[in-house]
Amino acid sequence: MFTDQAHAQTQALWDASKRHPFITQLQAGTLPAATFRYYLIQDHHYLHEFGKLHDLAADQSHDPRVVNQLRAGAASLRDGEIAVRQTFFDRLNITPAEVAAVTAAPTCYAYISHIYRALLTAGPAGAVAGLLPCYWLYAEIGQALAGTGSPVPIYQSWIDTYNADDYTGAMHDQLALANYVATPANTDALLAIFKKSSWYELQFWQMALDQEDWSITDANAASAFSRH
Ligand SMILES: Cc1ncc(C[n+]2csc(CCO)c2C)c(N)n1
Repeated sequence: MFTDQAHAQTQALWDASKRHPFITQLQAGTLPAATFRYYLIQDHHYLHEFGKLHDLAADQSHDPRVVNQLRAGAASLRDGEIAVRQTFFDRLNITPAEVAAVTAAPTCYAYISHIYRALLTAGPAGAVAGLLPCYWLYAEIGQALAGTGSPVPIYQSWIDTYNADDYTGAMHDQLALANYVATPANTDALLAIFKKSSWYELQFWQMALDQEDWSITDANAASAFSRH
């Protein structure tokens, strides 16, 4: 099955996500509030594009099963994930003006762009493969963290989001859809797309720890010089 192959090939990347300092600090309660705030605002941009990508992929498919599931995914994302985030924003006093003033950071931008490219080059099946690690990895992380939880209430709420039954239900639907759209002809391309999304999931945590932005620092200016 496609999902068995995908899981086997991304084990090391997923393990690195599960052990990433962002996750271990979130669980221990030592993650700085500013880091979590930054993550939520970047994730807001990500989720907005994530929902749009479901609709764009549905627009390109002629298969009713694919169309219906992607449209349902876009709708439940609007009602679920994005709505949940609003309560987080309220609790942390993140205002719409603040969100609007921040653009997607390089890693967030690259991750989103990767999924757009997957849709362009491999069609709706490519988008499904590119979107899948997002559903699946977060379910695994939610499950792993649920055992001990976090002493910080808002971090515990974040964990609860991904360990909820309705959430794991959506994840299983997405796994089934990926296996449905995978064929012998497109499997290699879909695996490559899935792996890159898994890589970007790992980088997304690091982006938050670094509070990455588009400014030119001495470090990236120097490395740009040494390359050219
Ligand atoms: C970078 C990033 N990756 C994955 C998720 C998790 N996620 C986003 S949409 C969705 C499906 C519907 O809830 C899930 C699980 C996230 N929030 N941010």
